[in-house]
Amino acid sequence: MDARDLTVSLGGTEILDGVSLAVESGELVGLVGPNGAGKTTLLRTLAGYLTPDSGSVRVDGDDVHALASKAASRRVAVVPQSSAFSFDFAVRDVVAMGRHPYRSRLRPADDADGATHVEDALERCELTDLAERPVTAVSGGERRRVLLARALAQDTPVTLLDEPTAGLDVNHQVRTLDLVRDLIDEGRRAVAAIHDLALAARYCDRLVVLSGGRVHAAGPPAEVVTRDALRDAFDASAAVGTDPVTGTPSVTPLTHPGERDARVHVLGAGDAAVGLLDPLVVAGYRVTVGPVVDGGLDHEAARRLDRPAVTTPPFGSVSDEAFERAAARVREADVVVVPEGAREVGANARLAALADATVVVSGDDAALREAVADALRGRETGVRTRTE
Ligand SMILES: Nc1ncnc2c1ncn2[C@@H]1O[C@H](COP(=O)(O)OP(=O)(O)OP(=O)(O)O)[C@@H](O)[C@H]1O
Repeated sequence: MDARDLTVSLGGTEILDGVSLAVESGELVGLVGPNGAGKTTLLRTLAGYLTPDSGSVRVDGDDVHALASKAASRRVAVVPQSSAFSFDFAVRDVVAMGRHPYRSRLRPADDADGATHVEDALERCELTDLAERPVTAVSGGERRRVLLARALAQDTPVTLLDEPTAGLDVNHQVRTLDLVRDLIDEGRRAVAAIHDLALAARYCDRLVVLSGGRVHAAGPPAEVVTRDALRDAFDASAAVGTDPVTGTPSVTPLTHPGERDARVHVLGAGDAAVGLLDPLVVAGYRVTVGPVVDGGLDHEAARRLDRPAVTTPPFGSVSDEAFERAAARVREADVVVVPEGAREVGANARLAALADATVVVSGDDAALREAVADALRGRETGVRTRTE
């Protein structure tokens, strides 16, 4: 599928502005972006339901918007976001609706293997036991699987999924995306709007970040899911790391940072600074940390929060070079935070002695922020502060 330069207006408002997106065989593209970004509008345009003001959508060379509706439905299947049904058709009959583009009243034999597709789709979506049940009498999560099965039965090269995991329990979220992944690995193509960034990063080959109706970023998940991209596209503050189990990006949303100009340096140790960095970053301080052990928990916390860290190798005293780099950070900091348990660790005592103002903290986030604010106030009036 190759969508080029799509511009779409609804109700006189431009919703998509020059959006291009290509999906190769064997590729799952995740569409991510804030509410109202235009994801559903884009999927509806890719499906041929909405006609763009300009631009085109081609599947294997055919312009989707120029095809008759059945021909378009033989190329693109849609799993919509809403799963409300107003008729009590049996689950099997709803799934069989996926065969509609292959059926003809004049030549009913044309869809000879339709029943096989339907049974296969029911089985793959774990719906065989529910096949006779009215679709109005299955749970919301099961209904979403019915819509997926209907799209599967449609047997198209391209599948578009609008929030396929919304409303599913964790088990079915993963099973649904595993199933979508299987389809992709069989050579199909799919575009899926997925709100959960970690799931999108885990399952998709590429992500397209849509924001304000434009493509904000596109590429492999590890390149696209970054702290800066999340701030720019979602106006969100988040810690981004690597999930130790899946090896794909993990995302921890944070409270929106405030705006403060002061520099705060946190002295580290093994894990002494973990838990101190986030509240300070959220409070809007320009936070640095170190010396921390290279690859240790303090270092990882700094990395996820995208804060500069002075590192020192494990198993050894702090090198002169690391000391000097940390000392430079300490000297330029307005306040230096010393984690209670790390006061005497490594070079911390020597570094703290170089600071304009130090606070030794143990307590909770609020106590930490209060101590730092107090120290800053003290510094402004020229008083050397030491808060315990
Ligand atoms: N028929 C319409 N007329 C006018 N504006 C519309 C219409 N349909 C959607 N919009 C607007 O278009 C924008 C994009 O909506 P869309 O549903 O595509 O976003 P989305 O990224 O899927 O959002 P969400 O994540 O909340 O589902 C929104 O601001 C929405 O209010």
